[in-house]
Amino acid sequence: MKRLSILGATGSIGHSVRTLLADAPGLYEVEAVAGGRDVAALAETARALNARFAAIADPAAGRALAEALAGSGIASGAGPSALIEAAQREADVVVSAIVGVAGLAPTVAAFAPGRRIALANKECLVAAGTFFMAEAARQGTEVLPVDSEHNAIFQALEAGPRKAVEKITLTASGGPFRLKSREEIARAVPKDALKHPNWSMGAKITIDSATLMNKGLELIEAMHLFALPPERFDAVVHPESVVHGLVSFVDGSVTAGLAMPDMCVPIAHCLAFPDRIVTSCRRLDLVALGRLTFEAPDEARFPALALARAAMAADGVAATILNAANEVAVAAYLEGRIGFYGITDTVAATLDRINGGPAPASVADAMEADAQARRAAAVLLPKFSAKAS
Ligand SMILES: NC(=O)C1=CN([C@@H]2O[C@H](COP(=O)(O)OP(=O)(O)OC[C@H]3O[C@@H](n4cnc5c(N)ncnc54)[C@H](OP(=O)(O)O)[C@@H]3O)[C@@H](O)[C@H]2O)C=CC1
Ligand SMILES: CC(=O)[C@@H](O)[C@H](O)COP(=O)(O)O
Ligand SMILES: [Mn+2]
Repeated sequence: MKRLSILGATGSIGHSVRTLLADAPGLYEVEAVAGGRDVAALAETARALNARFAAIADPAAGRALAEALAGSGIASGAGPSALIEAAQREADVVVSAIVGVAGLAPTVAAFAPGRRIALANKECLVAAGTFFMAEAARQGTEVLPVDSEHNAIFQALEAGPRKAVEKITLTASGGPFRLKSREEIARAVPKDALKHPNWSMGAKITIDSATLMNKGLELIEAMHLFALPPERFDAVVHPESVVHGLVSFVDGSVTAGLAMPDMCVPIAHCLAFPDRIVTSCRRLDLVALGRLTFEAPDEARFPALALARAAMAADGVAATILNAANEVAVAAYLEGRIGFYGITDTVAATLDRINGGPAPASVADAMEADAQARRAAAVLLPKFSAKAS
């Protein structure tokens, strides 16, 4: 039986992977699972999946994890070295689903000849995409996109040669504030921003969807995955989240990936590719849906898209800085320290503050630029305090 390891096993993507494994018993046995700080959830996941090894990122949680796994026969470890061990244990497929740039080092550590990375963590590609894709190719590691838009595009691209691709379009739901005024959005509290219209996801990506930074990050992610210049990528708002991505070819043909908004679908593709497995994922019923609608994104109310496009065009360290500042700002927003527009204001001010430079050429490079941007963003945050906005 093939072996699977799951980095970020206790999160939203981790849960969808569990659903898939239950749908397809016998497809994989689980080698390693890794999580951040939630010992109880990680121990429960490791036991339920009968994993051989469990790693927790929090270095102080090692004893608690070992105690929670007592009698199970599951080995465990804590801290950065344990995450790397989870990533490097013998496995055919590693699901990369840690949230944020924290996933970069373990994901790159998982690279090995003939191995597949099922990549949900888009921040890896935003922070260090040029290095990440080159290193994966150098090591003979296959990178398959789990992110719904990129997975749809990956499948749609099979319809023609890369040189015949005119344009790639990603769809965006528009988030919970699609129909709100700028004034209403400025007053939005985390409880409102966390109400995604279509997807149930972790807090960080849900806030990114509300600012539309998620689509900005995804444009950068797509540029690295599909190796086309920035101007070939576009985003369109599609509130139903049923068409996930489209590929326009030079002859006027367009292929698209459709599915109900259910992460089980792209995960099933990544786990079975090039085969297909029978799943319990939600099925598409066009008649029940009735209509599918599309509109242009409003870049005045949602400035994140323009920030991401500028970083994409700069083709250097700008995207690493954008990602780091966004992570700092989203955390501050969730803690009530800044207002909603404080997120994109912090990102813009951080990008203004730090001079550009070349794209990171290693994980260490990326983490150094990330740390510098985090320090700058932390200094700038008080300007955008929730009280001030
Ligand atoms: N959810 C979705 O539908 C989609 C998600 N993605 C991407 O997938 C990734 C995961 O998203 P999602 O599952 O929603 O996020 P969640 O917040 O639900 O889960 C995050 C996971 O990462 C772990 N984690 C957090 N911090 C660290 C750390 N410092 N070191 C190691 N592990 C850590 C968490 O552990 P713990 O539980 O202990 O905190 C948890 O297992 C993100 O990059 C997101 O953009 C992409 C497309 C869709
Ligand atoms: C499920 C998935 O892939 C998310 O990235 C999703 O796209 C977020 O929704 P938005 O389209 O609102 O950003
Ligand atoms: Mn997506």
